[in-house]
Formats: sequence, C-alpha cells, structure tokens
Amino acid sequence: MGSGIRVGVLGSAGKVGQAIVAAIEAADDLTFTVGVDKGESLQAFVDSDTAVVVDFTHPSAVMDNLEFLIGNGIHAVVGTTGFTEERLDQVRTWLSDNPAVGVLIAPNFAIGAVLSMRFAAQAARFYESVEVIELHHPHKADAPSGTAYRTAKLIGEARTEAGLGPVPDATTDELDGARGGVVDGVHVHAVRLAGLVAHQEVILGTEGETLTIRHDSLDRTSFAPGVLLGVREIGERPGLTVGLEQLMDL
Ligand SMILES: NC(=O)C1=CN([C@@H]2O[C@H](COP(=O)(O)OP(=O)(O)OC[C@H]3O[C@@H](n4cnc5c(N)ncnc54)[C@H](OP(=O)(O)O)[C@@H]3O)[C@@H](O)[C@H]2O)C=CC1
Ligand SMILES: O=C(O)C1=N[C@H](C(=O)O)C[C@H](O)C1
Repeated sequence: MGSGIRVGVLGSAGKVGQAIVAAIEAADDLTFTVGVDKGESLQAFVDSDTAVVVDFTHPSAVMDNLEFLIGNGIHAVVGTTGFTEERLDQVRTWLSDNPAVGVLIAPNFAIGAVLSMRFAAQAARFYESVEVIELHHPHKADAPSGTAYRTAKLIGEARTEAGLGPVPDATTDELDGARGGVVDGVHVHAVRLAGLVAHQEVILGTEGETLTIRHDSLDRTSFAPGVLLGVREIGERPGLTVGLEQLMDL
C-alpha cells in the first residue's frame, strides 16, 4: 500500500476525471486507488480502502454517488454540477446520519474562477447594470453553467444588500431566450462553441463606464490544484462545505 491520503475518482474516464487522476498520481502525498466510470461498481472504493473520492460525473448521477459514499464513511470532493438548494439539503441530511464524513461541493475548482466570482460580488453594489455570459465546449450537459449560476446568485445577494433595485431593461418585445435566463434578477447567457473549454465574463455597467471581469480555463489541468486542495483538507472538515473559497482564506 502506498503512502498518503488514499484517493479514488468517479468519472475517471471523463475529460476532467482523466486530468484529476494524473494530478493525484503526480502528488507525493496522495495515493490513487481506483477509478470508477459509468456502469462500474462503487463498491471498488470500499474494497480499495479509499478515504476520499473525487466526483466529476454527471448531474443525473452525482446524488446516488454521494448517498453511497457518505453511507460508507468516504469523504467526497465534488465538481459535478446541478446542485440546487434542495439537493444540498439532501446531502446535509445524509451527513447528519454520518457526522464524521466531509463533503466539499464547488461549482468551479479553478483558482481564477473562484477569485472572479468574489470580484464580481465585490463590484456589484457600484453598478446599475450587470449581466453574466458563460462560454463552454459544446459537450456540456447543463446551461447555464454551475459557475454562472453561483456568480449570478452572489451578485444578486450583493445587490439586495446594497438596496439596488432591478437592472434597467426596457425590453418589451423579445425572441424567447434572447435575453438569457434570469437568476436572482441577473441575466445569464450561455454560449456553446467547439474549441472552447470554460470561460466566463461578468459585465457591469453604470453611467459612462463598464467593467468586465473575465476568467478563462484554457485547459482542464486548471481544475487540478483546487481539487487537490479539497482532497487534502476534506478529512478535517466534517459536514458540507460549499465553494472552494471556504478553503482559500480569501
Ligand atoms: N467544478 C468544476 O470545477 C468543474 C466541474 N465540471 C463538471 O463536472 C462534470 C463532468 O464534466 P466533464 O469531465 O467535462 O464530463 P465528461 O462527460 O467528459 O466526463 C464525465 C464522466 O463520468 C462518466 N459517468 C457518467 N455517469 C456516471 C456514473 N453514474 N458513475 C460513474 N461515471 C459516470 C461519464 O461516462 P459516459 O461518457 O459514458 O457517460 C464520463 O466518463 C460536469 O457536471 C461538469 O459541469 C467540469 C469542469 C470543472
Ligand atoms: O462542464 C464544464 O466544462 C464546466 N463545468 C463547471 C460549471 O458548470 O460551472 C465548471 C467549469 O465552468 C467547467
């Protein structure tokens, strides 16, 4: 048996899963145990004495995965998207029956994406208008991205706290979807384009000026340092942690 934290990966054959397996294998303080992909048994994590599982699968699969992992006392670091408030509450319920287990769920593990969410929330109170545009590869299942959804929620909260009203918008006649989706009063637009990985712009505007906060993940290795930070910390953080920023001392 190797040394260090024993880590497995769910969705190990996927685009992000492959990058995470490589990063775990390259880390001196971690031991890669087993990868599990669609159609394979989660029991492999129990049999291999895995302490932490990283999940990059699919929104339709992640809840069953978490129920199994928590029930078997295995910590989880989750990048898979699709977490509504109801889903987070369900995870909290499972964790309350297994209080020693830690689960970290983060919409984005790229350090710059986490910073850009924080910057957008900080800037929000100074601007009358704001919209979010996320741009991704065309194989992505969900729209808008988990990151854009979370960014819009943070901006919405900051606007409410600052006493700002609705963003100005005189649209009365629109093609369905032309103004995007609306999350907490913030318009969110999703672009799907071959050649892209994961990108986001938050555009803020007020009298005579705009501010654009942009982040680009140019390669899926951008998610690895954040995931490994989560893997190293989650064993010491029982319960549910939402967002990598909780571990970044921002
Ligand atoms: N939080 C973050 O920083 C990031 C989050 N993501 C999110 O991670 C998820 C995966 O993204 P990505 O790697 O691009 O997607 P991929 O489709 O490339 O990879 C997902 C992998 O999981 C497999 N899979 C599907 N269902 C299961 C299951 N029940 N058990 C085990 N494996 C399963 C898929 O198999 P098959 O192909 O056969 O269906 C595939 O191999 C998405 O929700 C995405 O939004 C992505 C990047 C960063
Ligand atoms: O599917 C992806 O690729 C990504 N998904 C996450 C999201 O939905 O925010 C994170 C990143 O944008 C890449």
